[in-house]
Amino acid sequence: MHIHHLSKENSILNQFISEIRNIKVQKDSMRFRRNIERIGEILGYEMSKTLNYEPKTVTTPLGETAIDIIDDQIVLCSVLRAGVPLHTGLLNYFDTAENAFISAYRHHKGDSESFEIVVEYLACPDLENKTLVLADPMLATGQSFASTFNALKSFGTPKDIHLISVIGAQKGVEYVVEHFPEQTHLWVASIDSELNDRGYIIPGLGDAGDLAFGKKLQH
Ligand SMILES: O=P(O)(O)OC[C@H]1O[C@H](OP(=O)(O)OP(=O)(O)O)[C@H](O)[C@@H]1O
Ligand SMILES: O=c1cc[nH]c(=O)[nH]1
Ligand SMILES: [Mg+2]
Repeated sequence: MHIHHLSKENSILNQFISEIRNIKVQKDSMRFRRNIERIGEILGYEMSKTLNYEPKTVTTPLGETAIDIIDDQIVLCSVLRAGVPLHTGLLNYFDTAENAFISAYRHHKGDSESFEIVVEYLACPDLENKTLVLADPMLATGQSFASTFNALKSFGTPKDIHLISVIGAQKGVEYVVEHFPEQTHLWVASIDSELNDRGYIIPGLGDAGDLAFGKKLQH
């Protein structure tokens, strides 16, 4: 796997990451969503540098010029709920992308700390020979990404795969390295070292889905 750990290099990205982590700033859910969206734009821009391009000619009012334009058919697939603002950020830049949505949530049995990933909803176009971009802001154990990839297999074989995440845990990064093809790219803003007993990234930011959309009842 090609791992692109983007906060290792100083940029405005660090400002947005510090705001989504900050216990005071993250209480403003509109700002939280917008920051995730802005991070999606930046990660998408960085990813775009590794896509395939084709020479085109553009006609201006005063003449013609040659320019290389992306030649890949992109499918953006995000994991509900927390993936929604990240998806919006990516779609802000990849105007003609096709889109897929999948629900993957952690089901805890009673008070137990262990959980299973439940995939219930999936809407996806044909993936054959396309560039699949899987987006989820939190890469904790890596099981949601892996379950999503398994669920998408019957929709065709993409020619390239990019995983987009905002905060990853080292353990989750290792898990996706094992469960995705070798040529897969991982674009992650920040990588944290710890994962607690309930599968939360430490220091992470808390629950991304709740911060973006509010608390949900467990049932
Ligand atoms: O790497 P993993 O261990 O699989 O964990 C990461 C998953 O957890 C979060 O979703 P969550 O289950 O909290 O659902 P939500 O988006 O509805 O809050 C997050 O958005 C990922 O999908
Ligand atoms: O730290 C974590 C782990 C999974 N999901 C989240 O929203 N946060
Ligand atoms: Mg959540």
